[in-house]
Amino acid sequence: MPTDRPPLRIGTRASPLALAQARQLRDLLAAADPARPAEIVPMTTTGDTRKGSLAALGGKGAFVKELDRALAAGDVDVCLHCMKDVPGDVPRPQGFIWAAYLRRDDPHDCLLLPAGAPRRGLADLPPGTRVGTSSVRRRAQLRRRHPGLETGEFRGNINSRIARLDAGEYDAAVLAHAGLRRAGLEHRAVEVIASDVLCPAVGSAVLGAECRRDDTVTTEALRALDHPETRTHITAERAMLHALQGHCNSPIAGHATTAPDGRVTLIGMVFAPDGSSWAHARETADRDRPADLGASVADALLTQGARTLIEAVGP
Ligand SMILES: NCc1[nH]cc(CCC(=O)O)c1CC(=O)O
Repeated sequence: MPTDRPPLRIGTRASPLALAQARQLRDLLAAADPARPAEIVPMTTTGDTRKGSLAALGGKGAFVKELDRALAAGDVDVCLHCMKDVPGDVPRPQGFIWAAYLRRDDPHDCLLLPAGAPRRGLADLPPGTRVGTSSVRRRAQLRRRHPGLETGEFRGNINSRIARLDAGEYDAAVLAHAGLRRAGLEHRAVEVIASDVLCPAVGSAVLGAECRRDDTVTTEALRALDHPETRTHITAERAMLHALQGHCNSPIAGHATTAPDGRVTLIGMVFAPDGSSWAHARETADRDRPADLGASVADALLTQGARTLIEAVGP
């Protein structure tokens, strides 16, 4: 093993999902440059070890802060983040750069039922069905489309959530399709929920690899993995989120897509927590100014009263 090419150290949360994602990055790096190995450095964050409300976990971005410290200190060379969990209202550390956004997986949410339950879709769930999901974005949209459903707190890693579903704590659950797939549990999805019923979260199904800006070796290794269309979409969605000053538990949805003609459409929505009212904006623009598109959609939402809706939910 040549000593002048030390392995790239990938910092990650230690949850099964985060580890699966880190292995994906490690394998992509190995395929792009077989002469430079990469290794995974799992870190246990406060967010993984405690249950309860996000505020009790140390507030915004609790999942991200400890990985940031390790990257800044040089204990690791790369941190891989679910872009959905990176807050839009707190700037990233100045010395970091998003050197690669991996190609987006399916950004939709999906419905799960307890093992052995009769298979049916979201529209066929009877009134009073208890649906586990802690995200205000999902709760608001479920209530908007299906006011008879009840929703309840549902935290913890993907495997423990599914175990609790199967144990009868809830009659149904809504989780990210991409997360299920990465955890090898895609067979548990009974319905992938269309985005006009449940508009995805900003950044959903996108993994971002961050490194120190002055670390040219790692930056170059990651650049080779960047997916330009995903970068365009993330830039538009996160510009919107930033202008709305939204955090990861805000009642905000945002979804960018590219049409066959190459133009980019961004849909943004902001909800009252009970789904009784919402703001909605949809704009299309050339793909070369995605940040302007995001800012413009945010402006339209703010004009419709988005700020009041966002502030109705605490951090
Ligand atoms: N908030 C938790 C989270 N953050 C990222 C994913 C996995 C999929 C993704 O990247 O969107 C999940 C699980 C879920 O929401 O069900």
